[in-house]
Amino acid sequence: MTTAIPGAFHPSTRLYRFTILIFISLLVVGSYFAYDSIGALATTLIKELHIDRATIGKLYAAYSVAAIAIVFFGGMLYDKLGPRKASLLFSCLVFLGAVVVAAAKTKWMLFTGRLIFGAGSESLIVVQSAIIARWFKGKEMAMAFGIALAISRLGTLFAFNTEELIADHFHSFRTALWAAALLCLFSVLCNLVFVVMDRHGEKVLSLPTAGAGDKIVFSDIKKFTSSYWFVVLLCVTFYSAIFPFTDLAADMFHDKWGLPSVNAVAGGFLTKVFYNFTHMFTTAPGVTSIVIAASMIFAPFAGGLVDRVGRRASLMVLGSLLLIPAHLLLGITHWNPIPMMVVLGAAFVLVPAAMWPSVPLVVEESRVGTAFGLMTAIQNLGLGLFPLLNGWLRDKTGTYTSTQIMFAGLGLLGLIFAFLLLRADKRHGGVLEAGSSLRG
Ligand SMILES: C[C@H](NC(=O)[C@@H](N)CCCCN)C(=O)O
Repeated sequence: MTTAIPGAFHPSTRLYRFTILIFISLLVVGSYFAYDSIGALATTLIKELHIDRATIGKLYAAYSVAAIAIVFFGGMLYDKLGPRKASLLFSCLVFLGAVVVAAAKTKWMLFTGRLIFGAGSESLIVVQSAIIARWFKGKEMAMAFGIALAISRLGTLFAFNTEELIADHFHSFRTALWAAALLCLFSVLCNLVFVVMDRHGEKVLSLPTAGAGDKIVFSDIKKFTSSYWFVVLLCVTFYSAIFPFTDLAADMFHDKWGLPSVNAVAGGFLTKVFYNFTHMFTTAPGVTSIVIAASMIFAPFAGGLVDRVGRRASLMVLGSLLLIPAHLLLGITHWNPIPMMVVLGAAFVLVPAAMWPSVPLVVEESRVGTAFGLMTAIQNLGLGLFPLLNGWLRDKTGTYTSTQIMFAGLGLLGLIFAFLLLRADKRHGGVLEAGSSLRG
């Protein structure tokens, strides 16, 4: 009798798992790009559409309203439909939403597009997290989350460094919005590759099949521990101090530091893109993207570190702490903003790299989809409310000082929740603080 040796690209190999990871990361690149197109183009949209900052905030709020309505069911739908059907459904919705935004002739169509886009995009991110847990639980899970974060955020990085440029080069902000829709189509194609690989892996490895009888049970929520709830509270305060800030940060750097939206340079479109990327510290959207660039560089390393040493709750304490001085200094001084943006980028690595992989560790496996869905829905309460407050406060006061103090306050709240999480985790056996060597 001969024993078959698995080939180099067998679904049980690291190569297969990490190839799947690349495609599930690319799955959301389009939606990350389209999400921040609005913030990247804020200065142009305000001028061309004659809208105020509060309206920019409302476009982000529309995304979150739809997300809150559907994301919880997105997590549950994942449990019901399984990874392949759920990811296809949501990535098509993302594409549709981005097309409606790009084609919008009226303000209402713009809002409708953001609603459709939000319903698909946040559910897709929930599905992405659950797929990572499906393929990496008990293996290199935090590193996988870190790599996925880094690749997904490429979308944001490109949005901030190319959208104004596309609008400027083609003399139309609409072309920039169509570029976002095109990238969402690319993500649908990456989804198809994931579907083929996941179906094959499921057969060979006997992974649980789609929706293997999972029921939608609201009372399951009562079974989540206090550790889970502190992770959720930290998630909402932490992300409310990051995304709603970046939504209008390009406008703030333009407004307060006088940075231009693009670097004018002679040459073709690609020359302009290259020049602006390599001089990102000199444009308003480029400086905004420093938070993202710094986080992308360190995310996979931070994930690997979390896998080895654990200390998830402690890293969340540290990350939350960094937000406070960075936001305050941006608000009350005219100092060079770049160091503060790098510090925000460090926080934007530490907390997400420790936080998202903590969820499968504090809830039962059968409830992972629901747990991610619930957390994302609650997170979106903040992602909907704070862009509105940010825009409204700026319109009312004429400066970004008060909004920066508000973001520092959110950092402080997050710090308190991170300490409470550390304490709750000790009571629950220290699963979040343990590294791989301790958990075996
Ligand atoms: C993984 C995490 N994503 C989220 O928090 C999303 N719910 C919101 C993403 C908004 C689009 N960029 C992250 O990006 O850290």
